[in-house]
Amino acid sequence: MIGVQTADAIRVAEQVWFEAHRGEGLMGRAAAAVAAHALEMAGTHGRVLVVVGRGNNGGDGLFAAAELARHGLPVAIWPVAETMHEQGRVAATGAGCRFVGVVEATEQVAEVDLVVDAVLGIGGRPGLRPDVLALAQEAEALGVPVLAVDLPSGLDTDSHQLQDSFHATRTITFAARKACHVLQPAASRCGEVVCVDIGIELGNSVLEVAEAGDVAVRWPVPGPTSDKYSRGVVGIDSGSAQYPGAAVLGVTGALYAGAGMIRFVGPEPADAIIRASLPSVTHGEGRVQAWLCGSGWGSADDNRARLERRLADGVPAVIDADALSVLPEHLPYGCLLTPHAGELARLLGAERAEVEADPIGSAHRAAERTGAVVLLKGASQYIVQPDGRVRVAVPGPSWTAQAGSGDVLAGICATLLAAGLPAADAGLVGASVQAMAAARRPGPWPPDDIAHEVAALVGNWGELSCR
Ligand SMILES: NC(=O)C1=CN([C@@H]2O[C@H](COP(=O)(O)OP(=O)(O)OC[C@H]3O[C@@H](n4cnc5c(N)ncnc54)[C@H](O)[C@@H]3O)[C@@H](O)[C@H]2O)[C@@H](O)CC1
Ligand SMILES: [K+]
Repeated sequence: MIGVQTADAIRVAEQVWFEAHRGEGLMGRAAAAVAAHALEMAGTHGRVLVVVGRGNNGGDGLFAAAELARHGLPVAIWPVAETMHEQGRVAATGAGCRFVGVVEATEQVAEVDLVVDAVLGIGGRPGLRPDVLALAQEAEALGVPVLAVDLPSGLDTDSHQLQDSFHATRTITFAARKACHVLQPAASRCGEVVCVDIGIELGNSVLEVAEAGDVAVRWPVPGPTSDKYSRGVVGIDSGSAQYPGAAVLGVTGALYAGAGMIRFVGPEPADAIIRASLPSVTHGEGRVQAWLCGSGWGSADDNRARLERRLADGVPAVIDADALSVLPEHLPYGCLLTPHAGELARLLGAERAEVEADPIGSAHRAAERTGAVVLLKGASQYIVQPDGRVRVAVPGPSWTAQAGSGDVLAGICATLLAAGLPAADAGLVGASVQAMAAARRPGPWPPDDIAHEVAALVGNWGELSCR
C-alpha cells in the first residue's frame, strides 16, 4: 500500500529532522533529485526554463538550476515573486544561470526542451497568478514537457480537487505522496509521480492507495481441499422487468471472479436470460455466504421488503444501487455499500456536489451511520470504514466509466465477501481488480468483457500460488 501524507505532517517531520541535524540541509537532496530528472527529460544539451516562487519550493528549483548549468545546459530562470531563496539565488547565479522576466520567459517557452515548475509546493495556496497560469497553459498547449517540483503549482496539496495549475509530465515529490498526487481529478495534472526519500521519518498516513501486489496477496485463490461451498456461495437478488441487464452483469461479475456457486433469485426476464446464457448458475433459494442486492431494482414499491427479506439471513451483503435508498436501521455485520456519488448523496440527504467536494468525509458519514463499509465509486474509488480508515483502490482507465461497470463490480465484491474477505478488503480488491483488468485491455470494451479479463488476470495469481 502507498501511504499518503498531509502537508502538515511533512512540515512537522522536516522540523524534527532539522532539530536533530543542525547545519545540514534537506534541500540539497531534493534539488539533486530534481536536477537528475530534469537532465534525463531535457537531454544533455537541452534548454531549460525554471520558474521559481519565493519559498523553499523555489529554493529547490534554484539549486537544481545551478546543478543543470554546471552540467553545461543553458538555463533561464523566471523568478515570479519579488524575493527568492537567497542561497539558491547565489548558487544559480554562480553557476551561470540567466535570470529573465515575464516577457522573455513567455517567449522562451516555445524554445525550450523542458520547463521546471518550482513556483509553489506544500506551502502554496491553491490557484496561480494570471501571468504564471498563462505560461503554464502555453507550455501545455505547445506540448513542452514540464517537471513539477513536489507538486504542480496551483494544486491544493491535501485535496483531490482541480485548480488552475501547471500540468506536469512528471512530478518529483519528497518523502511521501500527498492527496493531490493520487486522487482524481487533481492527480491527472501530476503526470508520472516519482517519490524521493530525503531521509525524514513519517508517522501513520491519512490514507493508503492499493498497488497491484496488495490485490494479488488478498485474492482468495482456492487450495487443494477447496470445494464449491468452501469457496463461497453467492446469492444474487438483482434486476427487474425494466433492468434485467443489471442482473446478468452482476452474475457475470460473480462468475468470472470465481464464485464457488451462484444462487440467482431475481425476477424474469433476467432469470430466463441467465438460464439460457450462464448454465452454471443455480436458481432459487438456499444457503449462501453473502448476498448481492439492489442492482437494477429500479424504483419499485417493494424494494424495502425485498431488501429486508435478503438481510434476514444475517450474512454479509453487497448493497448496491436502488437498495441504498431503502436501508433498514440495522444491517448485518460486515456489509459493503457500493454507491456512486449520486447514490451516496441520496443516502445522506445531501447534494451530489457536496459529495464530490468531500468524497472521503461523505463516505465516512455514511459508514458511521450504517456501520457498513462504503465503497464510493468514481474516477478515484474510496473504501471507507466506520472507524474512519480510508483506502483507495488501484486506479484504472476511464474506459470503465460506462453503464454496467457498477453491476459487474457488485458481483465481484459479493464473490469476495462470500469467500470470507472482510468487507473493506472485498471493496478494495474488487474495485482494484476491475480497474487492473480494464488496464490490461484498454478500449471501449463492454463491462462483461472486462469481467472475462478479471478471470484471466486472477488465473495468473492462482498459477503463482500453486507452484
Ligand atoms: N522545509 C524543508 O527543509 C524542505 C522543503 N522542501 C521544499 O519546500 C517546499 C515548501 O516550502 P515553503 O514552505 O517555503 O512553501 P512554498 O515554497 O510552497 O511556497 C510558499 C510561499 O509562497 C507564497 N504563496 C503561497 N501561495 C501562493 C499563491 N497561490 N500565489 C503566490 N504566492 C503564494 C507564500 O506566501 C510563501 O511565501 C516543499 O514543497 C519542497 O519543495 C524541500 O526542499 C525539502 C526540504
Ligand atoms: K511546484
